[in-house]
Amino acid sequence: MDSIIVRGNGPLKGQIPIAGAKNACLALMPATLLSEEPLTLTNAPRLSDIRTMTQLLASLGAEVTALQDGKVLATSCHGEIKPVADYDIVRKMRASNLVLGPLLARLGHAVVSLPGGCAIGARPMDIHIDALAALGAEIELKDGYLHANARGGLKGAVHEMRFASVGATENFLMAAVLAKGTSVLKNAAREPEIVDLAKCLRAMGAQIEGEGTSDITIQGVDRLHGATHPVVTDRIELGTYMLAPAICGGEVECLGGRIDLIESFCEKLDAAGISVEQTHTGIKVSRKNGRVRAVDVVTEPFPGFPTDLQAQMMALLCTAEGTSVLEEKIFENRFMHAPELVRMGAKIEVHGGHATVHGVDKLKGARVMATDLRASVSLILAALAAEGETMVSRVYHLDRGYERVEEKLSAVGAKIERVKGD
Ligand SMILES: CC(=O)N[C@H]1[C@@H](OP(=O)(O)OP(=O)(O)OC[C@H]2O[C@@H](n3ccc(=O)[nH]c3=O)[C@H](O)[C@@H]2O)O[C@H](CO)[C@@H](O)[C@@H]1O
Ligand SMILES: C=C(OP(=O)(O)O)C(=O)O
Repeated sequence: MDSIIVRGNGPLKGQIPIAGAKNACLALMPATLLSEEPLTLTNAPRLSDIRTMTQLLASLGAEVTALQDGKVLATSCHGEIKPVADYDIVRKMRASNLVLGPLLARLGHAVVSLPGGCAIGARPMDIHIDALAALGAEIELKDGYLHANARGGLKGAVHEMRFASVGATENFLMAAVLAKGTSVLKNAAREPEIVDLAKCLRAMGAQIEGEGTSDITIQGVDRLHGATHPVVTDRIELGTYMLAPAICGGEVECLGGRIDLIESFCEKLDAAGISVEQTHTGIKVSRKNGRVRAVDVVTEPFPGFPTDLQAQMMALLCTAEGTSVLEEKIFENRFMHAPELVRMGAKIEVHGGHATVHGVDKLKGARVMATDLRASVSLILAALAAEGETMVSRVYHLDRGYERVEEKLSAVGAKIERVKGD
């Protein structure tokens, strides 16, 4: 297993290009199951999760070819489609559940392994099941697999979700585009990745209105055609790299960054005393001398502060002046980075969904272990300004969501290297 070694150093300077969004691409790729014609995705990120989705789609009979060094994904699904998403692939990545809606829409049936929980929480599928059942699917659990059937075809319906689940909104959208009649999803998720999926489906001939709001209306059509779609910028990778100069000092421009993708996050950086400026080419972040100020953070569905940036924000607040409270409202177990940060000298107390961070002057390098994707990168961020050397092990989590992290950070002056393991 690879590890990453970081030697804390001074201010960072330069530019970091931001990739296309993992979480958008993982929803866009299964959309290929909805049409016999090719779907081409440009600005794709080069990540292990994308390779896992490629494997899953191939196991279902779709073809995914990575072009231009992986930045373009040419997908097509014109042959026989297999309806079974196997446990061995689904267990690797929860987003595998995003084939359920498209398989049901195209074939009228699907058998998809239940993904199970993961390190950050239980993550059940009840909201997905209720949403697809509203469109007429009968879904039962047998031998760890969800067996979904809509033999007479899916029918448009009005459905309100009990919580604005991102994945359930994506599955509902991809099922409803080929259902008979009109569907309305109420309390839909509003994340930029949902907007991106709706844009792509519309380019494929779907009729969708209201994405980005809580009510999405879909008029079902008989078939979808091919399209080319650019994947939206990764707002989580963006926020992560914006925190690097915020933690170390200096000035970094995140190329392709847009403030409208992460406004609530930018407001917190501003409150902490970090300068954030939209430029023609991206977002410029700078921090002058002196400590950042403590701020309180509550994670919420978009447009609230993203849970996927909570761990990284905690890394910043470890050395803030004063005490910050972070409340995690999306996942029940998403503070595993806290004890690792404590190994680096941070003062953090976790009580249920709250973490209280008492800012210290400086963190110190240590051996730490990555427990999940965002936890991994929070440890790297903390290490950038810590005294001495930090070794982050189990970085396979990191490779799920960050491409070439060592190269991107080295390019702005960080001392970071990957050590290859078995
Ligand atoms: C691949 C992808 O896009 N992943 C993102 C997506 O995950 P994902 O789509 O899994 O997140 P959801 O919005 O569905 O989940 C949010 C909360 O709802 C709960 N829930 C969800 C579905 C369900 O049927 N029942 C249920 O109880 C979950 O356990 C969790 O506590 O949105 C999350 C919330 O912004 C992000 O952290 C993930 O990075
Ligand atoms: C939690 C995340 O991803 P996933 O939903 O794929 O586990 C994430 O991207 O931070």
